Order: sequence, then structure tokens, then C-alpha cells
Amino acid sequence: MNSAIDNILPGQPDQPDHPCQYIAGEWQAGNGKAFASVNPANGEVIWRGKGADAAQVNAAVVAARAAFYQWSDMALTERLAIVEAFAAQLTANAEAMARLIAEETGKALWESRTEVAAMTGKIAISIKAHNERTGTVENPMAGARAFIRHKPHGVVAVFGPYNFPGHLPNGHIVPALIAGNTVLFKPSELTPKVAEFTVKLWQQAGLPAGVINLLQGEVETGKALAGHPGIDGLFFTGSSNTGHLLHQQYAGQPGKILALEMGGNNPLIVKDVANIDAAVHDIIQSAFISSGQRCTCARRLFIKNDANGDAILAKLLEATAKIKVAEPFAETQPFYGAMISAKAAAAMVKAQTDIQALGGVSLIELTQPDPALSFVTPGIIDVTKALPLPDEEHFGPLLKVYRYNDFDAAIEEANNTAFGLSAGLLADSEADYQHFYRRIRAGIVNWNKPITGASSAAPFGGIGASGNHRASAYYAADYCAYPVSSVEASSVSLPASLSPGLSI
Ligand SMILES: NC(=O)c1ccc[n+]([C@@H]2O[C@H](COP(=O)([O-])OP(=O)(O)OC[C@H]3O[C@@H](n4cnc5c(N)ncnc54)[C@H](O)[C@@H]3O)[C@@H](O)[C@H]2O)c1
Ligand SMILES: O=CCC[C@H](NC(=O)CCC(=O)O)C(=O)O
Repeated sequence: MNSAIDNILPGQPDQPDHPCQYIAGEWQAGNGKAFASVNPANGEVIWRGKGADAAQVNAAVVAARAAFYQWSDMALTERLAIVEAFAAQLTANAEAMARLIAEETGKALWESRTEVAAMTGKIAISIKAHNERTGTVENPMAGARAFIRHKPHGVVAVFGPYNFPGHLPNGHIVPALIAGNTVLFKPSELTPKVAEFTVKLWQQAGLPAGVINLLQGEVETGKALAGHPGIDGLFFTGSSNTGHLLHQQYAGQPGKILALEMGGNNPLIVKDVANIDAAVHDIIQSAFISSGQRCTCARRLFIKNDANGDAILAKLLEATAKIKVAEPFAETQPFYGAMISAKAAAAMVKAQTDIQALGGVSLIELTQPDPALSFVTPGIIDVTKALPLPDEEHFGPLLKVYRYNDFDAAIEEANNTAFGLSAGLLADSEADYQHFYRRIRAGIVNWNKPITGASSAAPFGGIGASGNHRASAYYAADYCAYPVSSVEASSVSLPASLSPGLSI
């Protein structure tokens, strides 16, 4: 196989019918609806293709099923050699992948590079997690051997979001393959180009035909895959709305494993912090990184109604006004680039207008300078007098500020959400943190650190409307395999004494 990068780059806009589906080890054109990927920073179409129709979804499920025994029967070391070859492909093509992510998502190049690093880092972490969490244990037993082992589910579907088109699907795909599953990958329709490149790297790594299948397309493709009776599990990262639909769809099917990684309406409380610049840094990293397009981003900031709170807010406004927002490839890199689409940017402007109508007072107005493009400047809005607000995730750089007098009341309001992904406290007092930790309900709880930038070496997931108790990242190993308990002896033998009432 030729590893020259020209041979593995994804399709271009002048190839509307290019083979963008990868089924049974063959690239083929989609037979479904045409769709396109747009560079959000300049509005140019960068990729065109046709979605997979129901017959292609079925063919991919059949291919994944056919490949399952070959893949799961392989020695773990053999599977790992291929997964590590994928890591090597990623490393060799890291800059191309980072540029693609920046081009397709609008994410600043510096940050896109960190996404690729997270993808590569995922390999060693997933191998460690597989061995640690789903390895083999032998327990002592007289006259036999007792084992705890783990088996792959079979054929699993992976659904990815647009905001980390490489790293987050990779966070399901890598542990699923290590465990011995075969995979059907349905990426976001907003980022098909990154998905195509990723799967080409798997192909280059020597993954056997059918072990990974790529099904590109819009919502119809997603529905056809999620509803296909031939899959054994579905690992989803995306919005809470879609996750809830899938949860309903999977009701009454206890035999299928469903892992849902969804959004949040994440709180960050600030209380009595001496280092105001550091607090402001952590607030900005929490609220505005990736133009606020991270599931972990702080959406609600609770600031104490005192002189310290006033000083932190004043500095926050000053620093936010200076945040550089620009083209992802700008020579002097911006803090963040474009949002995913002009439509998403306009939705943030509308969210702000709606909150203003409910009594919110903008301290810094979020703006979309050019309605044809996807750039938005960060906004901060005081909602203290606008409560109660709808409990929604606004997936962009709009931070809602609540001024509070009482710490417990602030924690109560922080918990006043159906979501429960990330939460944080910036405070100098450890006793305050211990109290906060005991009361707050979230899957990620940080103290004096940003609430974004979670480690792949830790579990990553939320409660409530944020997830279904199947945390990803380090704990992804858990949902990629099921435990099997075995008692084994090399021959049958009569026990030394028979149970009462039995004679043989
Ligand atoms: N908890 C996490 O780990 C995490 C990480 C990243 C993003 N997110 C969340 O993801 C969201 C942003 O991503 P998004 O807008 O791409 O999510 P989305 O829910 O719109 O799409 C996710 C995937 O689901 C597919 N899909 C959409 N509707 C479907 C349906 N009815 N049936 C089957 N498939 C369907 C899409 O094509 C896509 O592949 C935000 O809410 C964010 O908080 C969560
Ligand atoms: O947008 C949501 C993901 C945000 C990101 N989380 C991770 O990268 C989790 C780690 C992993 O899955 O390996 C963040 O916390 O910024």
C-alpha cells in the first residue's frame, strides 16, 4: 500500500460523487442524499459527497459482522500492533490532520494540533485501560480454575460530534477495536472530511476489511444505522437532544449497550480568590476555549456579591474584551477561531437576545460581525435578575453571570439543572472546596483549575441529561466489553462428597 499522503487525502469539492463510504474494505460513493462540508471561516465548500443509504448501511453491518470473528479471535498483541500502526500513521500525518481539523471546524490551528495530540495519546491510554479494567483475573479455587475475563460485544456503532471530529470518535473507536469489536463509524455530517482522513489512516495501518466501516451522511444515515437490528451497541457523543432520542429508541432492548456522552449547562463558582488574574484566566479557559464549543465549557458563572467578586468581574470584562478571535490559520494565532457554521453563530446571537428579553443585562455583547461567516466575539451577560432561565446548553461563547450572596444558595442554583457534566470552584479555602465537592452534582468536579481540558487518563462522563452512567475516556474500556465469569476444569470429576439426597 502506498503511504504517500496524496493518496490518502480525502475528496475535494470538485469530486461530488467521490467514494466517501468505506464498506467491507472498499471505498464507494454514497447512494443517498448529497451533502457538503463548508469551511466555516470563509464559507467555501471543501468537500462534497453523497450519504450512505439504507442498503449501504445494511452492507456495512453485514461486513462488520463477517469480520468480527477474525478480529476478535486475533491475539490481543496482534490487534494492538495494528492499533499502534494507526498511532504511527497519525504521528506521520499529524500536521495534515491538524490543518484539516482547523479547515473543517474553524478551530485555531494551535488547538487543532492539540486535538491530534490527544488522538495519538489515546492509544497508549486505551491499552492501559483495557488491561487494567477489562483484563483477565484468575481467582483461587479448589479443583478448578476461576476466571474473570471480558469479551467484546460484537458490532458497535460510533456516532461523533463536530466539535472534536478526530479526538472524540477516536475515544470510542480505539477502545472498541482493542476489545475486539468491529465498528461502524457515523461521523458528524459537518465534518466528513476529517472522518474520511481518519479512516484512511486506519486503512494504511493495515486494519482488515470490515473491521472499521465508515458511513457518511446526514440524519437519515444516522437513523438507519441506529435503528439497524444487526448492531450490538451504540457509542454516542453529541447533543443531549439526540442522545435522548437514542435512549428512547433503545428502550426495551436490554441486550444492546448504549453509551451516551452528551452536553452540559456547567456551573463555575468563584469565591474569595486572592489571585484575580489567575481566576480570570481559569474562567476564560473554561468559558471561551474552542469558541465555547466544548461540552465541558462553563455556561454559568457564579460570582460573590462583594469587593473581591467586583474586582474579578471587572478584570474578566477587561480580559474578555481583548480576546483575539480570528481566522484559524492566522499567523498570530487567535485564542479561538470560527464556530462550526454561520447558522450556529446566529443561534448564539439569538440566545443572547432571548436572555436579554428575559431580563439579562449584557456586560459584553456577543456579536457576529459578518452574518455570512461563523465568527463570534465572546459575550458575558448578567442574569441575576433574569432567573429562572430555561435550562439549556448554549453551545458557544456566551457566559451567564449570577451574582450571589450566600455560598450554599449559589451551589443550590448551580445544581438547578437537568445536566451534570462539569462543575468547578475557584476559591482559596480548601474547606469551601470540600463543602462544594460534597454538594455539587457532576461527573467532573475541579478546584482552582479550568473545567475544560479533561484528561483522557480519567473517566469522562456526566450524570442527568449529560450521560447514562457509561463514562468515556479511561472508562471507555468498560462499555467496550462485557465481563464473563468462568469456572474451568480440564476434565469432569466427581466431588469428594455428594450433596444430600444424591447417589450416583
Ligand atoms: N459529553 C461529551 O463527551 C461530549 C463531547 C463533545 C460534544 N458533546 C455535545 O455534542 C453537541 C455538539 O455536537 P453535535 O451538534 O454534532 O451533536 P448532534 O447530536 O447533533 O450529532 C451527533 C451525531 O449524531 C447524529 N445524529 C443526529 N441526529 C440523529 C438521529 N436522530 N438519529 C441518529 N443519529 C443522529 C449526527 O449525525 C452526529 O453524527 C453538544 O451538545 C456538546 O455538548 C458532548
Ligand atoms: O466537548 C467535549 C469534550 C471536551 C474535552 N474532553 C475530553 O477531551 C475528554 C477526554 C477524552 O475523551 O479523552 C474537554 O474536557 O475539554
